[in-house]
Amino acid sequence: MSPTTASSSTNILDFVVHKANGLKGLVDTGLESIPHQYIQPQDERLNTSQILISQESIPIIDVSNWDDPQVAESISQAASKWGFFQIINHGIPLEIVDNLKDSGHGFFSLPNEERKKYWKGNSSTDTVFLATSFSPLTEKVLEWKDYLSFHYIPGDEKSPSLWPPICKDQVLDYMKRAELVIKRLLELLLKKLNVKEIDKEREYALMGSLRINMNYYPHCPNPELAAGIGRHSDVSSITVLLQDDIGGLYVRGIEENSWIHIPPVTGALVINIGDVLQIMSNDRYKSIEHRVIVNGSKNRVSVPIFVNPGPHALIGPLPEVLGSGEAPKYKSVLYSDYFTYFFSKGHDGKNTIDFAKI
Ligand SMILES: O=C(O)CCC(=O)C(=O)O
Ligand SMILES: [Fe+2]
Repeated sequence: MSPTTASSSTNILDFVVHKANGLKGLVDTGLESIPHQYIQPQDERLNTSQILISQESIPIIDVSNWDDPQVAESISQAASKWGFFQIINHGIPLEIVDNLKDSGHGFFSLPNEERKKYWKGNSSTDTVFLATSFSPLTEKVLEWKDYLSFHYIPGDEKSPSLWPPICKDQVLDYMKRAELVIKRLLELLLKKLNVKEIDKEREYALMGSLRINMNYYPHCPNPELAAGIGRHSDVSSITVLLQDDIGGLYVRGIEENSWIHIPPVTGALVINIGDVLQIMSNDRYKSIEHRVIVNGSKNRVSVPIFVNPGPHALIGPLPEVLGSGEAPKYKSVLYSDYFTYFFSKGHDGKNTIDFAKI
């Protein structure tokens, strides 16, 4: 398709979504300006000159000794104050992390026809699909992002044989290591909530379903008008994010209307608390809004692991937290209902967590 036909307004959705070229395919046609479907309303743009950028920064925590009580203390403090922190010396070798990022760039550099095989609906397995934006057929403004999403099932060797060969081993190598980090983090966070042990039922409610996405934010001709991801909180228990060295992730700060940049730190993982842990902790831990801006000249890759409850888990404030007679702020909800609600409403500024509020 020629650049002019791809850019004509009625054809954008058709070219990007129905023809499965993705935003990457659109950008590759040589866009000179952003199509109107991607232009955010003024009040949803992060204008760095209007918005106060906080001087305070999100903690970077060295976890080389997970058993050090100071590590648990720093993590639970950061989870309560910011909802976000970075960890370094987490034990996942830099080579595995770098290979994963490279394989993300590799996948999105494949010819359109190769990538299309994995488009949602075309993919030969439910455990991997390629998609764009958040909910492209229903949302008012599209997000400047494609993503390749994997459902990682520990021990399942069959599904990955149908994953894109260019990144399959890299995802598996990373996930095997990341699982240990996830368990450590959850153990520490839960211990500080007086939960002594994570038994099978709790494990299912905290990490019964693991999803790893490769987000791809192509360079954008008018980055100030677009959003890579609009402001949202994650519906996970925790999210473990690997980002490259480009930057663009902003987190809501404590002062009104302040947004704090999460600077890329080589080898670090960005951890954030999702809605599920905010609910379980009865608001001790915070699931904080965040957003992604895009770059005028560089293609950014980020790789979040959404550590989600299993679909049948009932999510509510933990008895250990309410032990001292504290009133619950949330009712118990079925995780699959929570998740469905999140996707039905889109990134529209409403908080998903209100769905469970008493
Ligand atoms: O790309 C990033 O830095 C953040 C991604 C994110 O917030 C998400 O995928 O939910
Ligand atoms: Fe997020």
